[in-house]
Amino acid sequence: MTALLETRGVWQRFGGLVANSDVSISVGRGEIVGLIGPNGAGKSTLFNLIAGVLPPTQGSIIFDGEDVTNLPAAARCQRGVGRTFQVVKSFETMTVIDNVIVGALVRNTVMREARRKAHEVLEFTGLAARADVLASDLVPAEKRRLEVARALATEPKLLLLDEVLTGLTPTEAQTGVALVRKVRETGITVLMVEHVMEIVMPLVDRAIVLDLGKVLVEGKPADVVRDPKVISAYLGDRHAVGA
Ligand SMILES: Nc1ncnc2c1ncn2[C@@H]1O[C@H](COP(=O)(O)OP(=O)(O)OP(=O)(O)O)[C@@H](O)[C@H]1O
Repeated sequence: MTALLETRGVWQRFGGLVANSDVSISVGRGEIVGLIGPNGAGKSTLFNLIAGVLPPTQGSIIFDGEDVTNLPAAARCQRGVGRTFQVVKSFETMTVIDNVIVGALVRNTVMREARRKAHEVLEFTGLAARADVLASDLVPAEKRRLEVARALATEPKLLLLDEVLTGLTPTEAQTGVALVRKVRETGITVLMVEHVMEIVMPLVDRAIVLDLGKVLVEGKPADVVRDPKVISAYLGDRHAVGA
């Protein structure tokens, strides 16, 4: 089966700093893939390149069989790349339903249809009872859920989740895990950045570890967490494995 997403030899430089260095990854249709790695490894930068927020300094990005490297974020969203942001971007002075309508308008230019879609997504994400509340009045776990809801309202083929399970109580995190599984059951492919290994590893089919901007290891979660290179990267002790 062809991959839904591929990055081919992608580099991102910010002046002298190399945030992504020759990163080639692929995500198969229907997979849940975890993108992990220590702080500053280049995970969010790679998300920005995939979503089209930034053009890569070098390399290409193939989505759904098309080279989208030079397409801006809005065009990629139209093609089916949905994303959440690590810093919650919800419009705090708008209601929950209006935030989700913003996402739904990507595909439904008729307001009535966009509203219908937004209600459907709020039911799906368990936020229906909060539809008319201001986004600023949501608790942190609900704000993350709203991020997911708005991304789902764009009807993505690929959903990029940036730390949506981080900073939650164990119960909230398990509710989030259940939502990600439910998303995959609808046929949406998921690529997620997470820090909390014990939550994310049982959820993903495959894990890709970035360190110092490069792909360090990829494979089955159970193998990845035991890999000495990964342990050393998290300990900041890269010399121990000659990396
Ligand atoms: N717009 C930018 N301008 C300059 N440097 C940047 C920019 N964005 C990211 N960086 C740098 O690129 C490197 C990778 O950052 P990035 O946010 O991608 O890492 P990350 O793995 O997502 O980290 P974290 O887990 O802490 O969120 C860091 O050194 C960061 O300071």
